[in-house]
Amino acid sequence: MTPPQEPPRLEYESVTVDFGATRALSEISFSVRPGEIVGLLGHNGAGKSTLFNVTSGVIGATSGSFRVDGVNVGGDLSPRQAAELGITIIHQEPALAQNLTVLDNLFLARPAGAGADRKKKARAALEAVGADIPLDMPVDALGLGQRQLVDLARGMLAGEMKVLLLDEPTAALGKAETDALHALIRNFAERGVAVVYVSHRLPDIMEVCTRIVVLRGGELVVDDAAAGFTADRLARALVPELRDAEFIETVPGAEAFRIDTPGGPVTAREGEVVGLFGMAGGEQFALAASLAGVDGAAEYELRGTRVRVASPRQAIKRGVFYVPPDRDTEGLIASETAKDNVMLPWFGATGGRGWWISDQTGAEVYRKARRALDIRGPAGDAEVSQFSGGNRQKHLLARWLYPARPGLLVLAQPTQGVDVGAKLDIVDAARTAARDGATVLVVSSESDEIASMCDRAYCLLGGRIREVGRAGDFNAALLAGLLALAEPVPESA
Ligand SMILES: Nc1ncnc2c1ncn2[C@@H]1O[C@H](COP(=O)(O)OP(=O)(O)OP(=O)(O)O)[C@@H](O)[C@H]1O
Repeated sequence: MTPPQEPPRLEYESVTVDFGATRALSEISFSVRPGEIVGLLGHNGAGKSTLFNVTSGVIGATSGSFRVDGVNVGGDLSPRQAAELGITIIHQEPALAQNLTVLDNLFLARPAGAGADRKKKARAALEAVGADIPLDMPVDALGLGQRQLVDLARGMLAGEMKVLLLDEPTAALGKAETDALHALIRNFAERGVAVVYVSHRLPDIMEVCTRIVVLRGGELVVDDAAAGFTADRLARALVPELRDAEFIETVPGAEAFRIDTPGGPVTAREGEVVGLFGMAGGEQFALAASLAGVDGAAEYELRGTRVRVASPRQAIKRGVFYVPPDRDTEGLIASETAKDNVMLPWFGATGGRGWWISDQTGAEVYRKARRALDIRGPAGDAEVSQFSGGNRQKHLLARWLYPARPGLLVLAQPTQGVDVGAKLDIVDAARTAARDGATVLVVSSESDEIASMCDRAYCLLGGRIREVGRAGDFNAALLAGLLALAEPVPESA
């Protein structure tokens, strides 16, 4: 006899959300039982964040409702009410007060209780998530993985955790931290928590999820057991019109970039796409930022001239354009229009609107960028904050690709957080820029990202550098290169 199924912990019923004329979610109904880990997938703008925002009380549903353990909680509750119901949400970047201690963060906006009692509860919560962190440590001294654990422990202190929502939690984590988080998620599920997991990293989804729900244009189009999916079937379910990846060939010219680092030189030619590969949060990112005069200065050779770049303004003047890894805090201005966000540096650089860039030119550039990167969402005169995460990322890329010709284009994790179709658009856009003469550096901690874009790459670790050519299994060669750098330096005879 099959055991009777447990009733759902979380049950959506016809949840619809409209933002003005945009229907972000349309009559969404599905349920999650205790112990299930549901992968919630969809292309950029499909409505995943909107569903999480409704569930965690950030926004209300236009119509429809959801239930937790059979109790109807409507479709419009406050974040505090959501937390009291046992709903915890973990974002890629945890919402913690950086300058407060771990203990203070754990009880932020929660009834405090007596001092000794607080500490006891805090220790128990940290232990339950496997975090060995002193309570008096300031949060800004912790790594990202540890901050996520503090966030999870905080969720546990709200009461019994019933529903756990994960919003791209591994996007900036390395392999070991990702594995640890996945083990923890399984552990929560075994204890009866209903888990919903959003990620564009399909291997992560395949590894932990028991069921897959796919949204497309705000509608639920797939709800199936995870076991029946291969990575390819999953990608096609997400983007039915997915084309095969095409590697745009370029004809590299003369050496256009050279920097001498203590570990050796890094060079790149005109028309070449070169990878800088290393660990999550590794030294390759600091090197890339310094090339653009962000958080430091760098001296290097650019098209035969020795330059010193000490500020972003100097970099832009020399045609060195940089797309930082964190699109929302380092790049875009949420309250400006989408079009102005693309054109922003170019207004300033030329002494005012309407002279070098007429409205018409701006509109044309924006149209071209939207077409090339297949940007979806409201019109260009809407605030960029009204676009989904992946489509905001594309705006940042558009800024440095289309209004002016890049000489050296430095892209940090350019395909992070975008769906499988958009990844192909971004690879094409970067390789087209190279074909048109730019030198492109792709900086990443994901070997797949480097392998899909680059002609050649450098692995960087512990101040050492190793070059890897594009031949055979490039992906495996990159990982092997990094591993080799991790080995102790042999003592010279
Ligand atoms: N504040 C807002 N105002 C207007 N439209 C919005 C707003 N927030 C989201 N939208 C629109 O709602 C739709 C769903 O967006 P949502 O952020 O839920 O997508 P997503 O699936 O999370 O995408 P991504 O993978 O890119 O993060 C998109 O068309 C988006 O432009």
